[in-house]
Amino acid sequence: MQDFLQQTLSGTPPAQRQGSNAHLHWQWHDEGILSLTPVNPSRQALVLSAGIHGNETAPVEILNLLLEPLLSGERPLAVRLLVLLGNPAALRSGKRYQQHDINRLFGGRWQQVSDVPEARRALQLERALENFWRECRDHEIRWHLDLHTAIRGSYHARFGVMPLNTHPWPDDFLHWLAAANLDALVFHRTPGGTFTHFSCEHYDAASCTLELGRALPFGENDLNQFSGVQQALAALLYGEALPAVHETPRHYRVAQQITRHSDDFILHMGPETLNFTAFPQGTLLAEEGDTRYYVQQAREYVLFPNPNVAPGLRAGLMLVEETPQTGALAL
Ligand SMILES: O=C(O)CCC(=O)N[C@@H](CCC(=O)O)C(=O)O
Ligand SMILES: [Zn+2]
Repeated sequence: MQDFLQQTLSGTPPAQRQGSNAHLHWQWHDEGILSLTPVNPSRQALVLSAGIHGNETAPVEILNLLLEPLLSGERPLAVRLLVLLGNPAALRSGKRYQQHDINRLFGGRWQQVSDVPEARRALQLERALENFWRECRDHEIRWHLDLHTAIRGSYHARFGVMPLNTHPWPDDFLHWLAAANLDALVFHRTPGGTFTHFSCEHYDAASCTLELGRALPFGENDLNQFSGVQQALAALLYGEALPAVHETPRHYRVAQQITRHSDDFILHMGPETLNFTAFPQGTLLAEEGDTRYYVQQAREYVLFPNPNVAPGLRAGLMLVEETPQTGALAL
């Protein structure tokens, strides 16, 4: 198999479901689920996923570009790797999802929605992760990077969203995120149904949702703005030196979540509001019946405002900025 993305989009499995070259053995497990095992032993296991949302194409293109020289045998593989294209049906239709946002369904939450395609896919992806992490139990370093793009423009074009983690984040992981030239890191404070939360909670993997620019159709992305991420991923995959850290990402933590419950929901932000726009204390952000969401801290920044989410889902996050802990992030 030469082109994992085209193979996945074609909706058919490759003629040969596994193969080898001088550096690795690859195996197609199912649609959009591919493992690559290096010939030389490795300390690190990595899950690299993209296309969890079908309209977020830049990361899918990046991932496929990085995979090509591995599959052709041109570059060595330095990590035990599982590559996932999260929602192939949604990628084919260019939509965020078909019937349900799959990134709210992990950790068994798929059982709470009726029998929709995303519920079946979430179960399939959970099983793929379970098998992979079981086989990689002995790997010292276990990471999951889930690549997305934001729907809106942002004051920070490249940022990472970290799931709740009951353990301190490993220094080498934070260092990699800084070397990937991310502008900011956002830290969740509560559990969620995201893919990265699932890996972190159930398999103790250091995980992060990377947000790379704005959602555009295939072929319309300017990948130059993500060269830092591409270089840092290449370093990880091919065992090369990481790019130097030029700037420490800013740190934010989630202060409150705005949730839409019904058709009465009103978000007091227009489509032009960028991610990380700051609002002063007391600003009315959203309302629904008797419920009102106000800025509670001196200054809060909005992330992912979206009045059109399905009832019960997150319509926005409000963040406060924090001073990054020193140590790992020292330049
Ligand atoms: O721009 C938006 O509104 C959403 C972009 C996106 O898909 N973000 C992820 C973040 C996941 C996380 O909180 O870790 C999502 O909403 O699933
Ligand atoms: Zn996404």
